[in-house]
Amino acid sequence: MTIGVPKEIKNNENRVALTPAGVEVLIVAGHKVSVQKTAGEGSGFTDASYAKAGANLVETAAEAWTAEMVMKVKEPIESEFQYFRDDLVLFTYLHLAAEPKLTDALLKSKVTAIAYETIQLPNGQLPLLTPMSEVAGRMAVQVGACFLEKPNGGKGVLLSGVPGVRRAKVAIIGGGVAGTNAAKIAVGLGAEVTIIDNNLNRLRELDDIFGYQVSTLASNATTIADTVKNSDLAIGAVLIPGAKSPKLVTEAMVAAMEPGSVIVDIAIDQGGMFETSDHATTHDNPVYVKHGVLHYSVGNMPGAVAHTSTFALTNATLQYALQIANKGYTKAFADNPALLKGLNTYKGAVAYKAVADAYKYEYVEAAF
Ligand SMILES: NC(=O)C1=CN([C@@H]2O[C@H](COP(=O)(O)OP(=O)(O)OC[C@H]3O[C@@H](n4cnc5c(N)ncnc54)[C@H](O)[C@@H]3O)[C@@H](O)[C@H]2O)C=CC1
Ligand SMILES: CC(=O)C(=O)O
Repeated sequence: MTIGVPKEIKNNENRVALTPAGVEVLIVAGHKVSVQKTAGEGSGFTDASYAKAGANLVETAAEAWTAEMVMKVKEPIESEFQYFRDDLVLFTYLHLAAEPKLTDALLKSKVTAIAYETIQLPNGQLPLLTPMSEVAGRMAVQVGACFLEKPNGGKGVLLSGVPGVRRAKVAIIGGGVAGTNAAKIAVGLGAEVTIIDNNLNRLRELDDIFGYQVSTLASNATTIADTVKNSDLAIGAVLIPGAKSPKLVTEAMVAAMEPGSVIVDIAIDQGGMFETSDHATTHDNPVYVKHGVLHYSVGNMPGAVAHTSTFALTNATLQYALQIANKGYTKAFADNPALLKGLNTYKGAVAYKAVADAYKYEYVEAAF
């Protein structure tokens, strides 16, 4: 199969879909990989390292997009829609429930679009979302701590406090992969951490992992309102796979926070879970203020730590890319139900139920 890797063009998206080592694995398996020149630069990989791995280096995005399968990191932006065609297999993050224009463009061009984030194992795990949720969860506390500093607009609170002065309160809503990784860093930095989830078994696991270093609370409007109101840093990490994020934190709850508090809405890529985080921000201009509270809602947080993130992403995507390339997507889907869960659009129809529901489009289950 021919595989194309264009350079990412979203704001400060420094990741690339494959490391040179990942390219080499695909080439050894008999495939042809075209990588757009400088695509790896932001992650610390030179063109020469891709050439050494056996890649065909191409000048333009258009050339990379002519491949049978295009591997990307972020959902295509409007200037990339021109490359869509009905025999294209697109393998990337898509977040379609929060991307109406992209959804329509993929449907119109009848692209076979496989979303990293909805590939799902029988135990419910999302193996291609996990590594970036690990990164974003860990980063959430780091950026939250930074924006709590007075020169950055925050209330001037140090997460750990100091002897004789209270520690900062960190609220984490959603105790999955991103939430747990945020908790690890927040606990490590000495904050007082509360994790809220609606899955009681998950709260039990978190209690086993963290012991008395965190408080756990069952999710409902009262626990969320009370915890958010009293927090210095509130982190949103809820996910219903493939679906638009539920707006669990209302505008009134945000207005009740102290001025200079910080919100990091990791779930912004699925539309955001704070009523006040109604748009994604960029690494160039990551925060805005509403009700005196700083909102950080960058949809591609891992793009800022691209060297780490590109390794972590390729570690997870490569085995699925190999299945598609080695067998062709029809046999790969037939053999692996987890991969089939990634199929979001196929032959001009929505093939993932939560995405169809987000737009009230017809859901057409694809069978292979
Ligand atoms: N902004 C960015 O750059 C990035 C964003 N993400 C996003 O982070 C979000 C979280 O992802 P993961 O942690 O991997 O998901 P996950 O599936 O591991 O965790 C989600 C958690 O939310 C909980 N949850 C669901 N409904 C809830 C409710 N009503 N109240 C409280 N908890 C509830 C679930 O029980 C689960 O524990 C996703 O939207 C993902 O796309 C991930 C990576 C990067
Ligand atoms: C999950 C995702 O969209 C990201 O890592 O940017």
